[in-house]
Amino acid sequence: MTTVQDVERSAVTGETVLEATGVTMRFGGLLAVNDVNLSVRQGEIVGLIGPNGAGKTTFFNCLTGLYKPTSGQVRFAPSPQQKVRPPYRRAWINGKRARILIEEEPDAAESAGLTPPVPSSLAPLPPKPRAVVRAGMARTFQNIRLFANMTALENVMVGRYCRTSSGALTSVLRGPKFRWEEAATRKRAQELLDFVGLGRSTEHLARNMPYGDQRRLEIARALATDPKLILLDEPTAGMNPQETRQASDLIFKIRDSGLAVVVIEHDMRFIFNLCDRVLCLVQGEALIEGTPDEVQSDPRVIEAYIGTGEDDEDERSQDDVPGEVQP
Ligand SMILES: Nc1ncnc2c1ncn2[C@@H]1O[C@H](COP(=O)(O)OP(=O)(O)OP(=O)(O)O)[C@@H](O)[C@H]1O
Repeated sequence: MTTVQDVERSAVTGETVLEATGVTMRFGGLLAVNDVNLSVRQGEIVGLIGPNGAGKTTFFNCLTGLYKPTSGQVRFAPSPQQKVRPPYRRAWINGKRARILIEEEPDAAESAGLTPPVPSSLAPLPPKPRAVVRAGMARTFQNIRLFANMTALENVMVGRYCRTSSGALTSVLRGPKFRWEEAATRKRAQELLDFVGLGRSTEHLARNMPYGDQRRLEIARALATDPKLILLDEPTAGMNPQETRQASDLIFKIRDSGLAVVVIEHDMRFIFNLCDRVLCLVQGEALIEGTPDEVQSDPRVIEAYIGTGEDDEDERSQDDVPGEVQP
């Protein structure tokens, strides 16, 4: 039988940290994501590409618990900090309310139409986005969502608060525990600003920072939650080539620190130079998943991009279309 401790111990280097199986998301009559699978291992960078409207962000939202998929499962290896519930479900069996430990009685669980057993290292995604963050998954969004009138340091400190434990009363009274946690939060936030290359911008207001710095600040704030997996939605959108190179270096650095990274991007040169594996979605379905070489040489991928409409072909930059990528 799998114990809570087993689940907590499972997160070791190279193990699967996220597994999405048969994820499907419908918006009324629109099938935005259809039966997509993805698994991500610790220490790897996985790219998610596809033409506009392919379902990338919707799939991201399912992975991070913002959307509950219409069907399919997302499972995650929780951080030790997360309290993991034993994998049981309540169900009616032979007219009686029963509590079934799924790992122990897979047949009974299956006959009651319940979730099949989960691998010992993974647990179902917690139901609320906040709990998903506490479990060890962080993300950034397509559009910058900083607190514009707060300093860089304060923005990162906000991200840290999901790991602090001072209650409302302690915070109001500013007791010793609160002051100790505040100092530790400040110290960690400064370390993260140094890590992303913003160590000298600590006191700058977010709204006054250059665009590329704001993007890095968002990543620092996401890292402040102590994730084991970070998901970045178009981290280089609107960046100039120098900022894009710096973003790429930062993502390598994050990966080298032991995290798993999933990135959505339209910039093909960036994605093929960065990722260990790439999943291409087209019209909500997985077209191909493979190494950057396999994906960029697949004629279906090129067709999916070129074939999205001749009218807007002129508007697309060369980087938006897959092809041979030079390192
Ligand atoms: N909340 C929603 N309600 C209804 N339809 C939605 C919703 N979110 C997304 N869609 C639709 O689902 C499809 C996939 O959208 P999604 O934003 O996931 O694509 P994407 O690949 O991220 O696109 P882009 O690269 O342009 O950001 C689109 O047809 C979109 O209009």
